[in-house]
Amino acid sequence: PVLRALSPAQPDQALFEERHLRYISLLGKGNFGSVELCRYDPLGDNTGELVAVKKLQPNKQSTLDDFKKEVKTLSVLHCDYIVKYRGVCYSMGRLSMSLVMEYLPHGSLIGYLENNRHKVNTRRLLLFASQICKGMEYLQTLRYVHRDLAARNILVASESLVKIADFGLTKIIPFDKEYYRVTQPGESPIFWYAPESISESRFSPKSDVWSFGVVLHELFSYCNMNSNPKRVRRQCNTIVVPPSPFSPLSLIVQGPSISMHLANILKTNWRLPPPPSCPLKVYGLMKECWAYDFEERPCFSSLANEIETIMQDERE
Ligand SMILES: C[C@@H]1CCN(C(=O)N2CC[C@@H](S(=O)(=O)c3ccccc3)C2)C[C@@H]1N(C)c1ncnc2[nH]ccc12
Repeated sequence: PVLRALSPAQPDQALFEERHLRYISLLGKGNFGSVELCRYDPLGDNTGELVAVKKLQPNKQSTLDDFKKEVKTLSVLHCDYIVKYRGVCYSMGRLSMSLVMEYLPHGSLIGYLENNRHKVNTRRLLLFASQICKGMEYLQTLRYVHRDLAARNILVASESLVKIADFGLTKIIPFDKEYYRVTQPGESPIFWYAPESISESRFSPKSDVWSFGVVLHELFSYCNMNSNPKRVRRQCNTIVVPPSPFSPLSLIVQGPSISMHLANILKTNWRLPPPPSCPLKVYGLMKECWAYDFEERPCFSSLANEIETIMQDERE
């Protein structure tokens, strides 16, 4: 405590020394890097705190600049429904850096729902949904578009609190426009993408609302993988789409056309069917989020209100 009192509390840029950051286990892996569980133990007696450290894959220089933007993004966010930023850790003489965040032992929504299905009833799912809405509402006040809202990026803080946990694809909408256009789309989670994001790489608060609709579907399917869209892997330009509600696509189609194929069936008003035993009103919300015309989609504040209303009606 004395040491802590002496070192000035750095308001937003705590510096973690790499030599005191002890690797414990891997929390998750993705295209550009991974998130690891570490103990920050400067006293070397295992009394240090556990933290989640997001690392870039080495020699991904191009993404280092994006990563610096992500650190800047997360360091200004202060919201109960957004994972807490703790600081940064430089390595290789500032050539590389890691993002240090609070560690939440329950992990991501995907694993939690699959393992705790019995403990999570409709009211609890609706509570989680309304918390994600509030986190997104807060993000939008700062003109951020998340672009990767999915159950895999939602953290469970406790049995009654979830937090939005990854801002790797988050962008700021320019002050003079209503949307953000991506130039070099990398591997994209197309099954969470709004039609305009698929066909025009156009992202806005309303495309985040579309993705929220898919997160609602994941919530009410308890992230059950076979009733859920999965990320597709591009293997030498051929896509193998695992069986899922996107079954009309479960053909082996040639690379780029899968996006256009998905955009086309969305245009014909095909949508994901309701998850088993999903309340009709909740499915109605998903359909509102999946309006083809983004102007017709609700905003997060009205979604939060509609969810609260359903929660009141929802008898146990
Ligand atoms: C659900 C969380 C976010 C998603 N994730 C993950 O592994 N990734 C998010 C980005 C991708 S990445 O590796 O592709 C990536 C790497 C670098 C730049 C950009 C992207 C990995 C797992 C996390 N997880 C289990 C956690 N569990 C407990 N406490 C936590 N605190 C903070 C995260 C966290």
